[in-house]
Amino acid sequence: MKKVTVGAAVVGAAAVCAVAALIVNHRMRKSSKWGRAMAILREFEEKCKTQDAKLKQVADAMTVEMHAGLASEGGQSSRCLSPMSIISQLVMKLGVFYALDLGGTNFRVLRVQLGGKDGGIIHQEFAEASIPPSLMVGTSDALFDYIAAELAKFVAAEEEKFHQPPGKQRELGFHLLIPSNADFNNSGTIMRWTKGFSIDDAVGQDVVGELTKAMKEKVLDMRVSALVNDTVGTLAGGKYTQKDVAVAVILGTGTNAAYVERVQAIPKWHGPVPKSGEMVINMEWGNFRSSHLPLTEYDHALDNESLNPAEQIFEKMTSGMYLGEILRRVLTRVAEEVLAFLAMRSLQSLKDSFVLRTPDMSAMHHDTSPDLKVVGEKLKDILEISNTSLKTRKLVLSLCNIVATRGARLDAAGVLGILKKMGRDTPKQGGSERTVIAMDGGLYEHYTEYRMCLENSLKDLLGEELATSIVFVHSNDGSGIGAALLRASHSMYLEDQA
Ligand SMILES: Nc1ncnc2c1ncn2[C@@H]1O[C@H](COP(=O)(O)OP(=O)(O)O)[C@@H](O)[C@H]1O
Repeated sequence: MKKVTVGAAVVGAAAVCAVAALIVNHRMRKSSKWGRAMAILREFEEKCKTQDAKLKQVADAMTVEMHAGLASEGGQSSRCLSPMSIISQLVMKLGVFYALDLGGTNFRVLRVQLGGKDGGIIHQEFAEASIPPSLMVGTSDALFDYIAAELAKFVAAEEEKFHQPPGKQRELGFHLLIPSNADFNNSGTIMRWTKGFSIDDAVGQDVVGELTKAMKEKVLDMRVSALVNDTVGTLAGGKYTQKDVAVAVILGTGTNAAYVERVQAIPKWHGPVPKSGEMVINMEWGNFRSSHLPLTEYDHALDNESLNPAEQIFEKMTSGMYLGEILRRVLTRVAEEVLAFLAMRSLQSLKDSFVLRTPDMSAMHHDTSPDLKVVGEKLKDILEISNTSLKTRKLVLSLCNIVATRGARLDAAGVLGILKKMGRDTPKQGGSERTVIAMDGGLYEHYTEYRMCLENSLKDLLGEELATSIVFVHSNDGSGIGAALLRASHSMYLEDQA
């Protein structure tokens, strides 16, 4: 009996020890998995570092590219800076103008009524439709046929007061949100598709001709002549209300910038010199790249698997289409290393590209609840990662912060590059000129952390004295209105001028 009791006691003690060892082992494994997760985070953070010195190198590289782009015709696609006449007489126009935005998440049509000198914009309305995914990768005919049909619906709903007098065609500004060599000569070709579009037979085609053909088929009596780039549109729209607007930046699904340049500084411009002596330069900065950009293995993988590898590198680090996707890729890496740590049975839910969208990342990043409730919900609803610990949620929040901070600070470096090119990056004796930067796009508008980081970083880079002369304005829907305005400024109905 005694022996048995002793034996039982021994067995009991051994079992306790084994369980204790298992727990310790489990804890060690857990803590070493946690350690690996943290190591991935730290390594990513290190590679994404954008210290001021690096940003200045990026800004310098941007300025060098700008000089090269203004000097050379064609060449590297990132150097295709297109000059356009600045539109000083915008304010004088009168009448109803249409604009059409193509190349963003949604395709948009606008109707704008201008009141002539001092009248401003009397009325504006728009309709939006999403482009069916099949048309984004289909044929040029199918895409333009769809656009013309939607445009015809919008025009058909026009109130009587907007009807054109007999014999006068409606006028349309075509506003492209994808890289093109848009000009005012009633033509322009798409240079390359971005942001999920890929329609091979449209590259190099005259898009105005394509749209005009599709409109004729729909018996839509409308004349397209101004083909306007989105950022140039934002600059024009911004300038309509504030004379000091010198730079425009779009941060939406994609990204681009435009600025005002002196004609003498554009060696490749051989056309007529506008009275103002200035032109708008469309930078297509989404295609900027430099060895100074802090690229990681996640960026390289994203790029390799994209529809446009090796193109739009700056855009792939800084725009709404890609930020959430970068985050998903880092999270997948964490999960691959430490599946159990994320309490996941499979990685399947993380495997779909673009499943984690930037608005979701932004919602997580802005989560201020003590238990990071929003982060927990997003992880569960989108990635099927349930019951996450607070530690895990904090890790995800840190990753959001790293991805957004890098993007926003690189944008700030890009703007610094533009200001350098304009000679506005150093304080002037007797006070610096006021520089208004017109900003537009869903990322800028809704991702507050991103916006604040961009604005503060630029001001830090410029220094206190100069920072006060820099003003950011949100040019809401400025680009579409700008397209209509540009259309107006190139109206063939000159008698409409007030
Ligand atoms: N709440 C948000 N937080 C962060 N980014 C957002 C948010 N809402 C929209 N965005 C980003 O803005 C993009 C839309 O930008 P927008 O300027 O409206 O249109 P587009 O650039 O597609 O023409 C979306 O693709 C998304 O990436």
